[in-house]
Amino acid sequence: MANPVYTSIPSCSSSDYSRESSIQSSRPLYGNREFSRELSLEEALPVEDDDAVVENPMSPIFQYSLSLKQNALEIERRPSRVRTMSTKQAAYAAGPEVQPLSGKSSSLQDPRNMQHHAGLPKRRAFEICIQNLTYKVKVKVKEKGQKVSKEKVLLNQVTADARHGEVLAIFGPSGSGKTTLLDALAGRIDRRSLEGTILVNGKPLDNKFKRISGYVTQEDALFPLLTVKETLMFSARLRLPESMPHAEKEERVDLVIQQLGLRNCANTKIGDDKVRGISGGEKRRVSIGVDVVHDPPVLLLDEPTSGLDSKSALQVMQHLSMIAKHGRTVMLTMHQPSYAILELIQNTVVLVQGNVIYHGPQAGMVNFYSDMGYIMPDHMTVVEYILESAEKISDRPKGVSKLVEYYHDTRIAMKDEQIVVHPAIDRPVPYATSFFNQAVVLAERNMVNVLRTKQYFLARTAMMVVGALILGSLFFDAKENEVGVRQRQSFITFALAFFLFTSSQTLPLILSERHIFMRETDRAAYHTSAYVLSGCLVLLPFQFFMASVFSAIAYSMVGLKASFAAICFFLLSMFLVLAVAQALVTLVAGMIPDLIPANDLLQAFLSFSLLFSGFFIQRTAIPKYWLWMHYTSPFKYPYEALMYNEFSHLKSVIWFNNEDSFDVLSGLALSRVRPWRNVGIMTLIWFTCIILFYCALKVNGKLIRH
Ligand SMILES: Nc1ncnc2c1ncn2[C@@H]1O[C@H](COP(=O)(O)OP(=O)(O)OP(=O)(O)O)[C@@H](O)[C@H]1O
Repeated sequence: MANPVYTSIPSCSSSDYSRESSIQSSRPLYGNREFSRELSLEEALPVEDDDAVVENPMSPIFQYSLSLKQNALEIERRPSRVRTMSTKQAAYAAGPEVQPLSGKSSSLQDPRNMQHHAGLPKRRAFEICIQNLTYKVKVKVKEKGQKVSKEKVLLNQVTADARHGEVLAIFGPSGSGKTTLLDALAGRIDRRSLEGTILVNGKPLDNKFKRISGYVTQEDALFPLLTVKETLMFSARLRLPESMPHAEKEERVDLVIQQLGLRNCANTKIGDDKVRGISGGEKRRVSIGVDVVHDPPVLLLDEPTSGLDSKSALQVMQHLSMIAKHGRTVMLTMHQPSYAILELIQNTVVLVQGNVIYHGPQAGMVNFYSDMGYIMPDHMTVVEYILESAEKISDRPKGVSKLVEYYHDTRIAMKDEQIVVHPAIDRPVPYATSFFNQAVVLAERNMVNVLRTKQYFLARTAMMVVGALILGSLFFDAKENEVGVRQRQSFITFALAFFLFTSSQTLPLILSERHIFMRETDRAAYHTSAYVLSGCLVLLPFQFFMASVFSAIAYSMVGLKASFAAICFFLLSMFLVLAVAQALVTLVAGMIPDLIPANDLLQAFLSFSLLFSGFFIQRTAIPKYWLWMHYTSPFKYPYEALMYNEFSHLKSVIWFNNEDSFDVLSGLALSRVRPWRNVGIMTLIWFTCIILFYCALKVNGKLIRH
């Protein structure tokens, strides 16, 4: 009696999916098709006097409840469901081994033909069991003109499980908690904020899960200047074992490119609003590629097909289905799947306002509703129908709670058997590759990005040349007299300000990388320290180059001290100033993720640091309570060192029209400066900024909700 529209959907061949037959047996209880044509699902759910309706075997609610109970009984029968988790934990902890992904399409048809893909290790299969998962947040709401704190339940007693070899799709209207559920599984919600249990092969979810799972989020976070192939290749080099030969990694990347339909744009840059690149749909597929290239045994995807046309969406789903067929566990969220896509989904969860209103085989969904007597319109898939109905129901007072109540009634049998779970013990996350390999790959990626970032390389070099020419011509050939001393002092101070202030232009670039860093470290692609180290080291040659360009032009034009040692010292100091400036910008970006406040803070700090450098007001004249600003100013140390470098040989400059002589360093209270100590302090400031940046990323750079 199934709706003809759905007869084409094959019931799952697995014996687990015997739900269809079990549901058939309930039909004699309710066979009034005429009634069903008149009522939609949401119409059938009464708002008042529901208990009476439930007792009536002819009532749709009774049928709904009955179907859920049958579903629950079937869930109990399924070998890997909640009950068996408790008794077979040891067996699950071991987990069956499944085949590595093979590139040969023939192998997709018959698992026995699956070929071993050389470098990829055999994978353990993973099963995820979610039990009574509840997540609440505190929100501020306005009540009678006053702000009060209230609890909002984002997930309410969610119980579901995902098994290897299947695609589990989470459906639900917008805001129903799909992303929240995936975030909870991905370890992005602080475990202390979650009630209930998440078991992975019978063991509580812990840090290790980050390593074995890929999480494709709704937002694409990719480097715009890398090509599709480069993006996937860097991901492969970070996440596949180091022992795997480079050629095999390349082969694997080519396979992913082919399977995700990215061949035509493999060598096109990703792009962004400024750089023309691949389309939005292609970006979505690259994001998926980044997280599937290392073949994780568990794959979580938040709306992987959003923004894709129907052909691309089907292609992506076929790829995910193939991944699942090879024994991986695939969980995804989705809106409005087509008929063809529905056929690729085996298991489903339907969420409404954080509550599960259906969990079971996709094939059973059709019967679940048709057994209740509803005929779904021809133009709709069962999911569209359920979601549309659910949205209408949720608008009614107590609408959702009635659905949920009935659903929970069906789970009584399961509630009897509670699993005793010990708290997860978080151990250090295991990484696929060594720290050294991570640092090298990240440095290489940074290098490619810097070389392709015109504003960093070309524009910065041009700025150095123009800046040096302007300063050089303004203070050209400074003499060794009072005016010359003032010129040299002004040149040194302005050159420092120029170096420090212009470095803030890299702030948006660093901030734009932040999301990529968080996504990658969230899935344990590399150590934070490898990222910090590679980021700082890779820029040093560029900074040295910039300092050299500036010094080569300006030093000779102004006519600073003509000695090899003095020139080298000047160059070294200017290079260190650029390095410190960059480290400061990076630190601010690590502490404050928003561009405007980060930039404001940086500019304010630099302005006041310049004020306290000793140029505008000498140390001896600074009030004691402001001395700390003088000592923490990144301008102070290079300013003093460069002044000493320049004037140490000019013990007495002729002052006031040959009438007096003047010891410049004593006059400026700089005679006790030790230039090499200042160089040491600048290096220490650079190092401290890097360490603080690392700490800021450790504290702020985690995708954790509380
Ligand atoms: N920190 C928070 N504080 C308050 N409400 C929140 C918070 N985080 C999420 N929510 C709310 O929780 C609900 C579920 O959000 P979630 O992103 O999981 O929905 P979704 O089903 O994935 O939606 P969509 O399909 O639109 O992506 C939404 O109503 C959202 O506004």
